[in-house]
Amino acid sequence: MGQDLRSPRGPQGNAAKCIALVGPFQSGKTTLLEAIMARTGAIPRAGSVDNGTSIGDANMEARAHKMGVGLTAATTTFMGDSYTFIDCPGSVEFAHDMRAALPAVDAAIVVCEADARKLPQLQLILRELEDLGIPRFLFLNKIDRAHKRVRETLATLQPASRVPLVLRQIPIWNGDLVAGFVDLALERAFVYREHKASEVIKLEGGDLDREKEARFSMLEKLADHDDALMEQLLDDIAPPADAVFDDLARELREGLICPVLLGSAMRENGVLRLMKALRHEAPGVAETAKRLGVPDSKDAIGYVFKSSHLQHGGKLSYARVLSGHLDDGATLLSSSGESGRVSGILAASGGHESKRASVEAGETVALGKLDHVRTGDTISTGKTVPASLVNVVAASPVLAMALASADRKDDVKLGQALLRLTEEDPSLAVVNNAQTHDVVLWGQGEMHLRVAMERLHDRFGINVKSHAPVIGYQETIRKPITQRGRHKKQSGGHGQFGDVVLEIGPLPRGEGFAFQEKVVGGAVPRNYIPAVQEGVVDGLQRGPLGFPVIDVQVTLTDGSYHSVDSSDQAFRTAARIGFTEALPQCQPVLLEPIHTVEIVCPTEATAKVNAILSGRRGQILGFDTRDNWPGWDTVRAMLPEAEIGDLIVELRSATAGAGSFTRSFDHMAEVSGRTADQIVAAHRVAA
Ligand SMILES: Nc1nc2c(ncn2[C@@H]2O[C@H](COP(=O)(O)OP(=O)(O)OP(=O)(O)O)[C@@H](O)[C@H]2O)c(=O)[nH]1
Repeated sequence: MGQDLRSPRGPQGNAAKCIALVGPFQSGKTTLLEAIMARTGAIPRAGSVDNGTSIGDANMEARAHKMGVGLTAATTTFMGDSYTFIDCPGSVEFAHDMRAALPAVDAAIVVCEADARKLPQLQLILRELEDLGIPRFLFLNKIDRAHKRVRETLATLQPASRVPLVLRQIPIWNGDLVAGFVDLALERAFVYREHKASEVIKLEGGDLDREKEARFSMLEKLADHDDALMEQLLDDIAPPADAVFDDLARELREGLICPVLLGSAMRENGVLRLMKALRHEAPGVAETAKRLGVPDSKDAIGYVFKSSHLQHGGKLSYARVLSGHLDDGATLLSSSGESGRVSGILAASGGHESKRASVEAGETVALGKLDHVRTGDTISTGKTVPASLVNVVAASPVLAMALASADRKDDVKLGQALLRLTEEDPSLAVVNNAQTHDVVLWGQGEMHLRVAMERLHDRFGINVKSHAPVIGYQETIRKPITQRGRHKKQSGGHGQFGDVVLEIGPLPRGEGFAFQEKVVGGAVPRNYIPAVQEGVVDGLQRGPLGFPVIDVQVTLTDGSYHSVDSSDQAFRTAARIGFTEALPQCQPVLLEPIHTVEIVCPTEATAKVNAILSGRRGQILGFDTRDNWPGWDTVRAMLPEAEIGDLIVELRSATAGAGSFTRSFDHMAEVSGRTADQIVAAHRVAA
């Protein structure tokens, strides 16, 4: 670990910027991070995600799965100024990490491809940025294999953005390959050179004609928010270059446009232009602090966007400093009400962190030993701390897995490790099922849960067994009956005697359990009646079908006792025997939990979603356009819990990964026929 005590301010004193790399799954974010680091000299040459040598995939899980499964922050210097890039995973299953990080950044680069199938995911990400008010560039990646005209691609991508996508560059074609680009703001042509800065070439011929046309179309879009420019265009006056750059920067910052740049992360093409756009157009920390409502203050104020428990103990809190100056050893107060001393400030540099003695507003760092600080907290060196600057709400979990440690001696360790994992990633949730004694881990999808299991093993050294969570089946009865229950035992000395007559009948659905007594003449002495109720409750635990019994009413009407041998225990046993013997004669019936499920999906997938629900014994309640989401629908249905288990897997495959759902328990419903027989048989085998 190196010691770097220099301030990262550039010669012009610009504060460090923080930029998110976001975008649909596998669009090339990690490769772009690598290319940026290589082109700006932070690393000697770019590694590759394909052979697991990239910075962004520094952690083992990312390498193993060849996909981003967590955030990576890496810092570089460009033209004397410092930039930290946060590479966010593209998979929707790991979107919480991205959501927690976005509020901290000055701008986002949305890395995307000319692939219409990824449109819904692109729309989800742009939505997130639009709602947070984060300025965003689109980086149209993989231009090395573009086969479509960029303008056509843009028309395909435009519905994903609420604001106009403004093409800043056009490609220069050499046959079917993109050989370079023309920057429409600079009016300059460049030819790409692999792993080197692009070379300026003369803009002429057909490229010049295309440039004129494309530039005019860019200016027209900018003029929608600039009356002077509109007049110049109408009067055929060429606007001054500075004014065009000013408009690009202002309209980006005000969220009025989303500029589009081209490139190939793999070949490091278009990277320096992108850096220049960030340098000139992306806002700095002062504007970000204003967006977040950070009060004017001399104190260091920061936002924690990631917490990481280290393998051999200790914790790192990744934070963006939004104002002031922070020294190692400073005492920090957090918005969750805790205070602690920073022990170690590390510059975030993709797994090769270097120590810093102090940091300034703008920098993104990892802070050591802030044990009580959580992701999402605001931290401050002041005597008071502003309330949380942002409230990042975790998406409801959609897939569950029951866990147990392979070795029972690890039970406590498992509990602690799960607590840490859910603290790091609140889109995981742990529910202890009191009925089955299972620990159920809820998450955002198969890979999310698999990575959590791997972390339990690799980081916390716990081997875990998993199985599908138990469904909350219950049973009830349809027919009333009167039943006697007797318990009599004469085994020398004191005997046991209890005798009860129970009227057992069904209750309306959802009423649970009711017990009353109508004993006359002291047939069962009053002091034994609570024990009778306990005996019935014992019998409720497992009915003839193998499940807990509900919606039953029991009335104790008669019985008898023995002055010496009767006891609470004897009456409890008698009641349990009577109740248990009665149930099979009461037409027992299986009940399954039914949930209301609300699915959101792109409209073109709605018919498929309806078919999925019908195939899962769902009852569709209706569908409607999704409020405020043009091109999306909401489908509501009642669905048995047993059918929700892997719903997300089928839903994502039908919606290019964009569909999701929420659910809430609604009622228990009777199941009969073959479905019920299969459930009961499977339960018997498992038991
Ligand atoms: N042809 C071409 N392939 C690229 C380019 N950039 C990335 N790739 C490939 O696209 C695949 C995904 O690249 P990554 O950089 O891992 O993508 P990512 O967006 O970080 O992936 P996730 O974080 O898992 O969503 C890899 O096989 C890369 O080699 C590019 O500019 N051109």
